[in-house]
Amino acid sequence: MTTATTTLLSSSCSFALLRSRPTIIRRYVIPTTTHDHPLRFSSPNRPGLVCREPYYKCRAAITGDLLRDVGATAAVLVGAYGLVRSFDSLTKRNIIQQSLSRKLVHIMSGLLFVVSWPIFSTSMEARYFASFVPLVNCVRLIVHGLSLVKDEGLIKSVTREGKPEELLKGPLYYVLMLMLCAVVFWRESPIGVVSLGMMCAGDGFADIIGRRFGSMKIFYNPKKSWAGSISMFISGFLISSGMLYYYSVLGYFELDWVSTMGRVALVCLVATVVESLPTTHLIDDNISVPLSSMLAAYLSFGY
Ligand SMILES: Nc1ccn([C@@H]2O[C@H](COP(=O)(O)OP(=O)(O)OP(=O)(O)O)[C@@H](O)[C@H]2O)c(=O)n1
Ligand SMILES: C/C(=C\CO)CCC[C@H](C)CCC[C@H](C)CCCC(C)C
Repeated sequence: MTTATTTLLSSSCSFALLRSRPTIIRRYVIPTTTHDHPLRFSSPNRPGLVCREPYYKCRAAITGDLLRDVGATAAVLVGAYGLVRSFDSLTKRNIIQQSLSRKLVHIMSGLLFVVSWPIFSTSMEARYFASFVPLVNCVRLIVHGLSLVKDEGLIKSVTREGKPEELLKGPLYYVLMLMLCAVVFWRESPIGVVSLGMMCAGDGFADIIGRRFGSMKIFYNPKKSWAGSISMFISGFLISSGMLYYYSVLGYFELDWVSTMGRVALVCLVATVVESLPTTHLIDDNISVPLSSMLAAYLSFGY
């Protein structure tokens, strides 16, 4: 192969494969194992980038990423469907109440969604593949919420009173927030992970514990209790910290744990106070909790 041909191949294939050491971008690390190389640039036609590999290897890497993302999307879609179906079956068999089923779906679906992100590739498009799962669920909620199609199982496991139009409120806002965090923050910032930790675990446990042990109400909101809000703070803190630990073990974040604990506690406090306010009739908790968490996390983490 002539030097000219090699140069042509090199410039036409436009990304750098860094195999030997991890790429540190600001404060997070992209893992660089053989299967998880940092293909940040997934199009060979993207200008300005250097490829030090033969063209066919770059193509193979792109195809590998694409297959991995398609496979991951299919697996998460099946997981989401299976989760809702499982809770429907538990509710039908009177093993758990509808209200508990709804809150367990609320806690588990978002958290499992965040836990699944590392199975997607490191390509630029991976976040959009992941977001396809809440998008499909968003369409499903709209179709069933407008009663265009009937699915008693879905309604039973995710609504409070069993009315289809309820799907167009809390559950719809919930999947939109999952989509927003995946697209905007993905695995690159703790903001999305912590905000979803607060919306899923924090808000979910506030309801479960508050309904059972919430006899002592908060003085400015008779619908919310100290037990509910304290549970929200503790569960949100533990789950968000656990998620950050999971992502740091996998090499996505490099965190100083002493300051991180303080920052997570601050976000949890803000989200807990926002959730306790008597504003549920104005703005749904599935909007106010994640948005306030995003703002607090942005101000405390700064990225
Ligand atoms: N800080 C909190 C939050 C919730 N709860 C309990 O959980 C119930 C449901 O709370 P919440 O989810 O905020 O109410 P809604 O928005 O009306 O219901 P949902 O989110 O389930 O649609 C409340 O009635 C209350 O008994 C509580 O005691 N303390
Ligand atoms: C009851 C809910 C909110 C009310 O506060 C949650 C509704 C959940 C959706 C119907 C299902 C969402 C599925 C997720 C997008 C993906 C979960 C994937 C995972 C692997 C199980």
